[in-house]
Amino acid sequence: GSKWSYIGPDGEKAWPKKYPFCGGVFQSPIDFHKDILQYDSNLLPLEFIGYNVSSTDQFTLINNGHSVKMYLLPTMYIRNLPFEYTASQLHLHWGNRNKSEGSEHTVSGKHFAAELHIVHFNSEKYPDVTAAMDKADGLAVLAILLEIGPFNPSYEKIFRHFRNVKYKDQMVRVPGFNIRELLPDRLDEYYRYEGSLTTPPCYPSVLWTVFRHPVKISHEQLLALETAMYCTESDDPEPLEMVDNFRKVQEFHERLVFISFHE
Ligand SMILES: NS(=O)(=O)c1c(F)c(F)c(S(=O)(=O)CCO)c(N[C@H]2CCCc3ccccc32)c1F
Ligand SMILES: [Zn+2]
Repeated sequence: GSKWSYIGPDGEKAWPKKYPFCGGVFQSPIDFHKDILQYDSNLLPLEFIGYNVSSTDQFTLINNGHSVKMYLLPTMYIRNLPFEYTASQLHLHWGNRNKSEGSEHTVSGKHFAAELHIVHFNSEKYPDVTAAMDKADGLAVLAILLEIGPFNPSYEKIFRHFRNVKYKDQMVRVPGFNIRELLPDRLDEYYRYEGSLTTPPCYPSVLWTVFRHPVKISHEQLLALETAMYCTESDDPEPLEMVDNFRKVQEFHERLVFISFHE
């Protein structure tokens, strides 16, 4: 078992003891601020193939004790990256009911309420995510910043299942839907940099694409995310709420973040 957490003696300051890459280079998340941003006209809008999954197919939603993650289908992949990347899973990071500032990436020092990550692996070079995840060109993660606004029926297709994955290792089937609905409208505007997994083992293996425009979910939906899940198993005498499951921003010196848009 992966014995790490976001709080207490196994919290992020202790990660490098068991997971040396967490104390290494190219760590994520980072803060996007103007003196490290550089416009790059070669950054094309991403193309999503097979993201419109039929409702007769099913995803699997699992509480893994660190986040709530949904396994995607191997028929889903992205083009217009250096390689073709096949979807593996999506998961979220969030804060708590008193402080809805749980995004991992920040913009000019500002946290967003939460953040959705869609993890893909380089299927041109590697057979699966396990083979890819410790390779420099192994993974591509899409990040969507979430903020409070109107009720979001697309996110509700996942959120309405939270009551069935309250505890660690619980899982539920989610009817297929168009995962493209979870992304912002403007796929052509994003931040791009080479970074790492934001959880142990923190491999520096991720090509990050963080969309510029946040997606809105309602206050009630955010509260459900912040209060539904536990890191512990259903029979644990000391239940631990799954909150604040975001890593602090990492030092980012002598590096640039490329942007596909003009400020
Ligand atoms: N923020 S992040 O860096 O995108 C990120 C997470 F934050 C996160 F919690 C997870 S996890 O839910 O798997 C729990 C921690 O392993 C992952 N998993 C990745 C990396 C680890 C192994 C693995 C195997 C198959 C598919 C995905 C992954 C993760 F990539
Ligand atoms: Zn993540």
